Amino acid sequence: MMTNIEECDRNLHNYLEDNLGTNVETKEMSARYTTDAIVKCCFGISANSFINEDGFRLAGKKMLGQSFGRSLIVFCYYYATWIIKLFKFKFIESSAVDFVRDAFENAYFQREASNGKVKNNDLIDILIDFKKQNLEFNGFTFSRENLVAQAVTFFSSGFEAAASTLAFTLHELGVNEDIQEKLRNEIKTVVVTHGELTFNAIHQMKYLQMCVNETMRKYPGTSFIHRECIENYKVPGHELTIEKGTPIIIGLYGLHYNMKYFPNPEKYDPERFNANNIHKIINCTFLPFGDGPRSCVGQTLGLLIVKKAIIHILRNYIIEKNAFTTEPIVLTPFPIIQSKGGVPLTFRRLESAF
Ligand code: HEM
Repeated sequence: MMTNIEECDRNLHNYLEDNLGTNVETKEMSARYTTDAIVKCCFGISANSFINEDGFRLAGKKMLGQSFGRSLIVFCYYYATWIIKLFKFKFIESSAVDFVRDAFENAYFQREASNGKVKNNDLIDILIDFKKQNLEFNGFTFSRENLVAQAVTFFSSGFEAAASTLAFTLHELGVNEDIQEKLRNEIKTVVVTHGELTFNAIHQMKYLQMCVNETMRKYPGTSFIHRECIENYKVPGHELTIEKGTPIIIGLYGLHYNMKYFPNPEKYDPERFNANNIHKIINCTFLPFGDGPRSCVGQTLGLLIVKKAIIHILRNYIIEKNAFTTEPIVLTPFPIIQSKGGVPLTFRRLESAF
């Protein structure tokens, strides 16, 4: 995985070198980086989104458009499915699905035809291995449609949440110089100690994890998660019984900004997650990846991608706010949490890059 992401670091580096000292729309930059990283790590394909704005980047944009019409469709999917059935609305635009389907199928069948000679340690390798072993998971079969559905789900669920975590972290580092400097120092110490940037070295960067956690608290990748009640449940201490079959919406934004759980919630404070404080966080009040059997399957990969980009940037560049940066950021919470004016920042070369 580390090698797969290294190619994406190079693309990011070239992009920043071309845009030094200018106003960089950091959310778009982050989305291109996470698109490249997920497509490489899952399908073994180089998407090159910094150069090729069509392809996977365009498919991603189409999948997660923020128009009024799109918000209405997402709303209906959760709260008024009868409208979806009546008008036959599609959750994801067909042309975007078709693009990902073709790219995935090409990569999958080429890999399968190589009879194990080509390996990329990615989702395709895993699916081919499972298919060979004739494994079955709760009735899941390895039909063409099922495989494509997995590919589309991984791509669409992954790149946007990772991109917003990355962009909002860069914003907070840009507006909090002290936190940026502290994090850069930690990265330097660990890199010097380990000699190279390995998975283990990244794991040693505790302050980095604290910063990313605080970003995911303040800007959760999704505003809510949803479940369905599977048996009648009497809420302890209340008269209320939630009946079997009731749809449940759990608002992450509401939990993460509840002063009872996170005092002074508007403040970006990574110390909430330091070794002394992290154990004080009440179970299920911090849910950046959801919880239980339906929680995020891409958690480890998502964190690795986000951390790898932050490390690369802090080793080479200084992040600065500019005339377009707004603090605090104004958020649009539905259907996904986004910054209204994007995430404008400026990057300058670090004199003593390391
Ligand atoms: C920092 C990055 C990420 C964040 C914050 C994030 C967050 C989430 C959240 C909140 C959910 C809903 C969980 C629930 O309902 O309990 C979810 C689901 C999911 N995520 Fe992620 N995610 C990230 C990265 C990724 C990546 C990189 C991938 C794949 C490459 C991915 C794949 C998925 C999939 C497939 C689901 C659906 C799971 C299911 O419905 O069973 N995620 N993610």
